[in-house]
Amino acid sequence: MTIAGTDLADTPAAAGLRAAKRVVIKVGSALLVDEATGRLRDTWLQSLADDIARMRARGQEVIVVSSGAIALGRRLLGLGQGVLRLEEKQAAAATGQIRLAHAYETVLGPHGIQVAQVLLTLEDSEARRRYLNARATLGTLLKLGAVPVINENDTVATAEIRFGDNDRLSARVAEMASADLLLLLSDIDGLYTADPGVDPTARHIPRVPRLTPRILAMGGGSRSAVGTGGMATKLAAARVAGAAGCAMVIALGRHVGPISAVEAGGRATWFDPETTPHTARKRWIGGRLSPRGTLTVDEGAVKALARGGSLLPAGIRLVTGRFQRGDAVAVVDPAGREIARGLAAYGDADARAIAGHRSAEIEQILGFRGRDEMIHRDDLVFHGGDMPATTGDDTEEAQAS
Ligand SMILES: Nc1ncnc2c1ncn2[C@@H]1O[C@H](COP(=O)(O)OP(=O)(O)O)[C@@H](O)[C@H]1O
Ligand SMILES: N[C@@H](CCC(=O)OP(=O)(O)O)C(=O)O
Repeated sequence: MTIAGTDLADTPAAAGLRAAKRVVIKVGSALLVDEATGRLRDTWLQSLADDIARMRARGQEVIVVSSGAIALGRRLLGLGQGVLRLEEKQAAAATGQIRLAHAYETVLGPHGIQVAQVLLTLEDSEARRRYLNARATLGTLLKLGAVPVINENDTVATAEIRFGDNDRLSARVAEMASADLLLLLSDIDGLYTADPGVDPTARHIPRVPRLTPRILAMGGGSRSAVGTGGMATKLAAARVAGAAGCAMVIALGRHVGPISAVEAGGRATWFDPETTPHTARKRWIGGRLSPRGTLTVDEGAVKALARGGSLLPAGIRLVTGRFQRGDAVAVVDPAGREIARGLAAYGDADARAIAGHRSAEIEQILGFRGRDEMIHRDDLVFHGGDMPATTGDDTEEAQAS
């Protein structure tokens, strides 16, 4: 099969999907829930689980961001087809979410895959400390072989629940998890020059190397009854994902075996990332966050950091400032020069207590089992004295609770 003479299996989306190490898959309500009956589309969900199991078997890590709680819950609560008030949506979400999580467990369990439910709000992805906790939990779940199934925590949402929010949430999750691919399974096979339902001359766009204003202007709303985010929220997601070094694909999710269909070359739109997840994260740590404290380290630690290692408590001589776990701190060499920045794994009081001690002593000193490192190498930017300028854009600081 070919599209315009190209081998379908060599489409950017097919190749990107096969090559990705950590993939976030966003599933819209319209795919999971039958619009007419309000029931789960079981056969389709089963086929998605088979696809996920295949990805896992070839070594890929998978996170699912799934909508569908409100669409399922409204039928269970007998709320009918009309427009719901916010409290009714929240009640529907609370009811439908159990069904949704259970459905994923039912289809992934037989593949030997544990499902973990994670409910997040968009604020969780923006306030830095909660962001770091969520990031650590997701990392641990993936390491333990589970598939996190994430939805927005609709019952605590203070703003109106907007369909399409999960497009944005999935991009935040991709950023949080340093994923290299975000796959949006949609009711359409990608981005068109205009909404094809409105403009029959609209043309499909297979690849978006850069999000230009012209591309961003193409995103219209949605005409579906259950999923109403439309293309605008997907392009907003592409922007967040791209800046985090994550490529994005919009593909038709209706096929039975929706991921196999993309890999077989099914039509989709591929969005190139702006950078790599690693570089994006280092840039974020090094340039955006103002340090709340300093850790003065010995020569041995300076050498370890220069080699790309983590900062262990044993190499810390002095701790200054007031900071909590997850705050940015500056690392200073014995001559007083800032050589690195990173996110502290302990608050300042604990840091003072364990400074100069071996990691094996941490549990005895603090009374709990924490991380071995004061700053893990993934959370550290070494700049050897060449301090990067802060941009002054410090929104996370302001929002951190
Ligand atoms: N430029 C565009 N290209 C493609 N689809 C568009 C465009 N502008 C608006 N749309 C609409 O966006 C819809 C996809 O979003 P949505 O209905 O929220 O689906 P889902 O949440 O299932 O992904 C399409 O069906 C189409 O009606
Ligand atoms: N959190 C809501 C869905 C929000 C949402 O973005 O829905 P959709 O546009 O179908 O992806 C729910 O589970 O019903």
